[in-house]
Amino acid sequence: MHPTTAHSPGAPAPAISVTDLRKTYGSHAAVDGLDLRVETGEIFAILGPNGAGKTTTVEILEGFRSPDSGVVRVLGENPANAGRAWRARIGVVMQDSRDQPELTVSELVHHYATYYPAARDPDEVIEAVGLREKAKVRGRQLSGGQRRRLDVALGIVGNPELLFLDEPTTGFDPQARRSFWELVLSLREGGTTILLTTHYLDEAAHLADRVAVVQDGRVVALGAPDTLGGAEARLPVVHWESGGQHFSERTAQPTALVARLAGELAGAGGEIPGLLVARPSLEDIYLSLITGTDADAATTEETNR
Ligand SMILES: Nc1ncnc2c1ncn2[C@@H]1O[C@H](COP(=O)(O)OP(=O)(O)OP(=O)(O)O)[C@@H](O)[C@H]1O
Repeated sequence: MHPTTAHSPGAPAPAISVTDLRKTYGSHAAVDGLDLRVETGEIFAILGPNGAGKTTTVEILEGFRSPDSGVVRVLGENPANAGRAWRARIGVVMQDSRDQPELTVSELVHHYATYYPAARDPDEVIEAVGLREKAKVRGRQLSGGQRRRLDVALGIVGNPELLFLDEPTTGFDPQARRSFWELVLSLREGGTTILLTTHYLDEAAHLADRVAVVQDGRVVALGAPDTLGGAEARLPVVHWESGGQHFSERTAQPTALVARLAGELAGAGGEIPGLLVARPSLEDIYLSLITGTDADAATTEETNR
């Protein structure tokens, strides 16, 4: 057992463990003391604003970039010097891949399958990503969303134990996104560990067992999507209007507050002006974490839409 993968004897080793990872470009610390642990079999999402260091981190985990310092273990090995056998156990869907545009979908997926010792049936993979009708179409003739599905097919055809999905559904229409989510969940059912980066908070809420919010190259929040930010951040917020002004209050007893407001403010029709009771979404909580503002502010916007 490797000394840096600290886990109790008998417990499954984590798929990924990262300790004090650092990567600097010039004088800019893109990754600045990042710690991460992804358990085998989970879907783990990394969220964070543009430039937070997500792609740099993921590329280090994939072995495509070398860190300045820190300890990284992916499927028990250091990606910086892991060999072909290790690479065959991981699948990668990068942002913006556009390789071999002259090959058809079917040719590309079949070709990629030959690289892997335990590849999935390429035709089943094409079906699973919803490209059966495009199997004979060349890569360069696909739409942006279809190309992205092809990228996903190429990432999973090797039947990886660990799959990296870097903003996988960018450019997908809502229906394609939903069917992609089903595909990702079925991969987890089959035992695949998935590390996902996304800017879609609903995607993280739907798919991820756990979420890390990365900012300025560090993890600033970590937890299940429905616990992120802590209990206080998840309390509902009651909004109302009085005398032409907007008011809001976060409370654990929204019913009692609404009853009090009804007594004080309700007009002849019994309605409280501008009443809205909103529970912060993952997006509200995420925004409050990375901007340092209260989730109230985020929900207030909703009332003004
Ligand atoms: N090759 C590079 N040379 C110099 N600076 C880089 C390089 N790659 C990334 N950076 C810088 O490092 C920081 C982190 O970039 P990174 O791509 O990891 O962010 P990200 O969180 O993935 O952002 P996004 O959400 O926009 O994809 C950014 O400030 C970026 O400009």
